[in-house]
Amino acid sequence: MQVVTLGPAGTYSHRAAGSIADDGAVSFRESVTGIVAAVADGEFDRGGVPVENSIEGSVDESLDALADRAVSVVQEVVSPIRHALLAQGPEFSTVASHPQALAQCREYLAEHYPDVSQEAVASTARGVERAREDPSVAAIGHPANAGSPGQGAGEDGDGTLQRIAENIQDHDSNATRFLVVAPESERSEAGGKTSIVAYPGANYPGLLLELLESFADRDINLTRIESRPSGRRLGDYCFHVDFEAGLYEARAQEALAEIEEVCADGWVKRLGSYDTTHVVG
Ligand SMILES: O=C(O)C(=O)C[C@]1(C(=O)O)C=C[C@@H](O)C=C1
Repeated sequence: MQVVTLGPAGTYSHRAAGSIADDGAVSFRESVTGIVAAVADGEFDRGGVPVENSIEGSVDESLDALADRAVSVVQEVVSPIRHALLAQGPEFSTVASHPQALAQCREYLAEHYPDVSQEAVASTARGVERAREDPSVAAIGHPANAGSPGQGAGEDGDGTLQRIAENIQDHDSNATRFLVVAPESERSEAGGKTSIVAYPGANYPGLLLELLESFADRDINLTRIESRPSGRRLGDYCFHVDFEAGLYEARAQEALAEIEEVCADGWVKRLGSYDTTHVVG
């Protein structure tokens, strides 16, 4: 199984994707759009993308890529995220990391490093590279990145970067949800959860209520609903909905038939049904 995720080596996505790769071998792209596109284009069997964090919320780029490309979702991976502050020494003037990681440590940085500037980079591991290259830069990332270059997701390191502080996320329960993306042809109806994207292509009072009632009337629990701009015009939205039922279930099929009627002027994309795994580490 060829798996692609957010790189370089040592990202949280790498750790999550490693759990689905047969031999732990994972390839990298520098954007989640690039990962979803690589799976849609048949370059890889599976892609791992972050979609949601318990502190910072949605990874919008992932949601948009899932709506736009011909892919399915075949698994979700939930992982605790425990950030470390990594640097060559205790003195630095910049902290570099993925915007999600910087945001998840917002209170810690404001309290301990109010005068240090923040630099958003493509991934936590890219921030670690910056810190290895430049002693004035610290990184926020997984503590195992204190190892030597290329050892990112492996064992604890050789002291190239010091762990200046650990567990610096603003809430102990910090966790990120990753989705495992597959070619559209591998979409499954089996699983305890389902993700869809609904684009009504219309706008009238009670439209969203109609969508939600399709689930409520059948006792289907929603775990998430997120609106994203369609990109067509201001005020025009797609709805990303996750719910606790498999597409194989009659109640899910009935709800979706009703939603397809509500979205007759738009479209409904069934990303697929899947189960959840938890990856610690
Ligand atoms: O930069 C990384 O290490 C990633 O895997 C990306 C990402 C994200 O986009 O949310 C994944 C988990 C953490 O929430 C922080 C960053």
